[in-house]
Amino acid sequence: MGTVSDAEKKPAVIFVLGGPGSGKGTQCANVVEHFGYTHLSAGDLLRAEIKSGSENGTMIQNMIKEGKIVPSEVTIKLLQKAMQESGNDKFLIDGFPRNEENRAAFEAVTKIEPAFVLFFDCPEEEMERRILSRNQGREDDNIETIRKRFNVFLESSLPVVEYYESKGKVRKVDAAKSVEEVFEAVKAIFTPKEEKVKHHSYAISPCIENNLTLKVSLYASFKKLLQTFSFLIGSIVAIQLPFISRVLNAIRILLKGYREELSFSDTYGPPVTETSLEHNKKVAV
Ligand SMILES: Nc1ncnc2c1ncn2[C@@H]1O[C@H](COP(=O)(O)OP(=O)(O)OP(=O)(O)O)[C@@H](O)[C@H]1O
Ligand SMILES: O=c1ccn([C@@H]2O[C@H](COP(=O)(O)O)[C@@H](O)[C@H]2O)c(=O)[nH]1
Repeated sequence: MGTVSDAEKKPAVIFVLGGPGSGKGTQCANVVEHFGYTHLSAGDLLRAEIKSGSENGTMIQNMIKEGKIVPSEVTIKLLQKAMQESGNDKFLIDGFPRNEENRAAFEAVTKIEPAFVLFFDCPEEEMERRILSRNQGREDDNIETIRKRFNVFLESSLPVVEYYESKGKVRKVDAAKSVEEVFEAVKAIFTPKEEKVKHHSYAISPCIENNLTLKVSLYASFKKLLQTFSFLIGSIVAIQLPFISRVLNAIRILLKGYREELSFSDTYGPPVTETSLEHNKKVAV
């Protein structure tokens, strides 16, 4: 079996989908910061194309004003160019594919299937509230275009989510919560399973981790050694207790005898031996 060279390796792609104003761009920025992906917003690339004065500029501008979907080949070319220029090999493609035709064309042209689809699920009233207070000067952030965009999302974009759902590739997040809460849910999706078990979701650099592991295992070995040693001493003392008490008792008796002997000689002269008794008898006679 042949190996795949670096040049042939396909980049990892994650499609980020959700209604207008669901928070896709906000969360993509967080993922970039924490997980090293390159964020490609299809909408941003199209707006940059308008600004660049390209021949497609006017067509794109009109489509965006109406909340309509720009032809696949235009968007896919912009995405491919941005991927090549990035130098990265993992991408968050935000706001694309917007319909079945976008999806099929992207897969056919690039031969890339997404690793998964990150889907931001948010109620319409919340999305509307967020877009109306966004204040970024976007031509399509007005109530008339917002309604059109919502309809396009329901009719054309949701079927794409359903398609990937049928392939088990959708990771749905409740996007109605705060930015921080939504990111917690996003983080859990991007953190590999084994890391969640190992670190309970906080990241330690491998160097610090090795150092810590070494210290922890040294401490554990030392503790074990200490426990074994005190267990041994305890066992010896327990087993030898009768013997030790007999030795102590003997020492006590010896000392007692010696003390009595000392006090006897102090009061009555030299210790009484058989010879001295005999001597005394002789003296008395
Ligand atoms: N969880 C959140 N809670 C409250 N406000 C949010 C939340 N996430 C994003 N916002 C705000 O809502 C607005 C829309 O967010 P954002 O631009 O990230 O959405 P989007 O899905 O990328 O929108 P679009 O598809 O229209 O480009 C922004 O002003 C953003 O600051
Ligand atoms: O793949 C795409 C992405 C976007 N559009 C058009 O741009 C606007 C704005 O998109 P945002 O994702 O909200 O920035 C969208 O309403 C479409 O008109 C597109 O055609 N194809």
